[in-house]
Amino acid sequence: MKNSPIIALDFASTNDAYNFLLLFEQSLFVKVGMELYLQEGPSIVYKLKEMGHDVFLDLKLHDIPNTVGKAMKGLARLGADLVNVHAAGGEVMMIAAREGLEAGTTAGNKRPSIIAVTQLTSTSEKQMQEEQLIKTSIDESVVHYAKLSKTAGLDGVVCSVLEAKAIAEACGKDFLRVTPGIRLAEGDSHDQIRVATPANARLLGSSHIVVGRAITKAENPVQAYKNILKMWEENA
Ligand SMILES: O=c1ccn([C@@H]2O[C@H](COP(=O)(O)O)[C@@H](O)[C@H]2O)c(=O)[nH]1
Repeated sequence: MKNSPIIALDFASTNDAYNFLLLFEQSLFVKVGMELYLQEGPSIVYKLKEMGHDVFLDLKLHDIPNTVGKAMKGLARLGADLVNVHAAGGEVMMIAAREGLEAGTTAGNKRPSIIAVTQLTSTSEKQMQEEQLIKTSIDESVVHYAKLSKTAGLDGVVCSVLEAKAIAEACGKDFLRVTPGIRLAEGDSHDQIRVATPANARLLGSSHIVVGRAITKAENPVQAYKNILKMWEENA
């Protein structure tokens, strides 16, 4: 799996996503989320893989263990490099997800890496405490979910940059810390709450960053990507 910034292809159609990708000359690490996948289905993943891109299929599965396990068995055949679930689904659900992926991976192929969303980067500590009734700090909740994900045999988590260091300390440096909520210092945060710059992401221990609007909505997406890549690589 590449280590370059993961570009969130949050587009409404394959055409919009392809037109965006045509701007770039190199193979990228891209993320397909609910918006694009629910319009286009598995074909978008096949096509992006054919084009030579690494693919994070960000469907954040969260259901009973049997359903998630069976869904992951199917997803394994799509060829994505990275898939995910919500850690709030629990340890048994995460084990079922990993086992489903293993069962669906054909002989000779590597199973996709699987990570769990801890607390969404759009969630504040206040919201978590008042709406989810989790009476602890957001850092503690995220690290707790990371440890649970590790116990379930997952490869890492989605978290904010702000918790990446604590997760590396608790779960080890090889445990993935994939961090959305990336913004440039002068950029709009939009709906994100726990945000950080690409440079801080590297300094504070993210293993991968996910960047959507700061690239896709930029006047010059290729230049925006290059700037972010430089900030990410310079601080390694
Ligand atoms: O906690 C999470 C989990 C997933 N995401 C996804 O990442 C991108 C971020 O897009 P931006 O435009 O850079 O805000 C988006 O696809 C989310 O679904 C997240 O933001 N936070």
